[in-house]
Amino acid sequence: MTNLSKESLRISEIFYSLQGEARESGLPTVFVRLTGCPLRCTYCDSEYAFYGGERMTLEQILQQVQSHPARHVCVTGGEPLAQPNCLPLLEALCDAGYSVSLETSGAMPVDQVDPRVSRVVDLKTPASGEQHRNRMENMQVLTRDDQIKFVICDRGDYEWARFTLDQYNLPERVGEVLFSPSYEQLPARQLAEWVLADGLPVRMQMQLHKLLWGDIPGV
Ligand SMILES: C[S@@+](CC[C@H](N)C(=O)[O-])C[C@H]1O[C@@H](n2cnc3c(N)ncnc32)[C@H](O)[C@@H]1O
Ligand SMILES: Nc1nc2[nH]cc(C(=O)O)c2c(=O)[nH]1
Ligand code: SF4
Ligand SMILES: [Mg+2]
Repeated sequence: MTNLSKESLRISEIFYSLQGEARESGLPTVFVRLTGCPLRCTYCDSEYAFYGGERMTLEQILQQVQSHPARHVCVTGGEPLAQPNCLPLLEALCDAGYSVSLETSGAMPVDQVDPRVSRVVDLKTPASGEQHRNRMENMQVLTRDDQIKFVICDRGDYEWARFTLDQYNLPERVGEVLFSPSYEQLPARQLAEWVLADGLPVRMQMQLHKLLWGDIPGV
């Protein structure tokens, strides 16, 4: 049994917003952003979470989450799984009755994550500069309640994503395969046209919070 008042994590921010990405896009959600990441994706929009933050106990995190009127919690970062206590945090959020999603680079094993959590695994593309960090073993443990994301920077990334879809049979394996344009790098319309031309079985998404509020922290 986890001691909620003893175990702690380093937290960059906890905020309430509309989910801007993945399956629950548009739903009121509390975000818990864990500090630190061992990767350095070229396009990362959360570099402010690489350092700093504040140590909080699981109990303090739960309290802050519960101060917002949401049923959904998204645990993100930085790379959340880089902190071992991310696992008991996810479990505690599920026990508290939340619908929980986890945004992860997939650079660490995802098999110990509470099965009630929807894992959103971002397969790092060639242009992210971090493709070599993908743990493709993770693909074997994903289920229909999990999601795969590709952040596409250019045509080369698109071709690679299309090939990888097929290679790992991803549309059958997981519940959602998401194609997201790298913000202000690849025009969303261009990605839409590529997906339509090939009739790919994927869901194109744009980061809703950036359409609403721009590229700023805390939204
Ligand atoms: C900031 S990361 C944190 C979680 C984890 N480190 C990861 O990379 O999945 C959350 C999501 O935002 C995406 N993201 C970061 N910068 C982006 C950008 N400029 N355009 C589109 N998506 C971006 C990441 O690829 C990832 O899917
Ligand atoms: N509104 C909003 N939705 C999000 N979905 C995933 C996010 C993330 O940074 O992981 C995120 C974020 O930063 N803001
Ligand atoms: S893994 Fe996620 S948090 Fe880390 S650099 Fe890449 S996008 Fe940013
Ligand atoms: Mg974000």
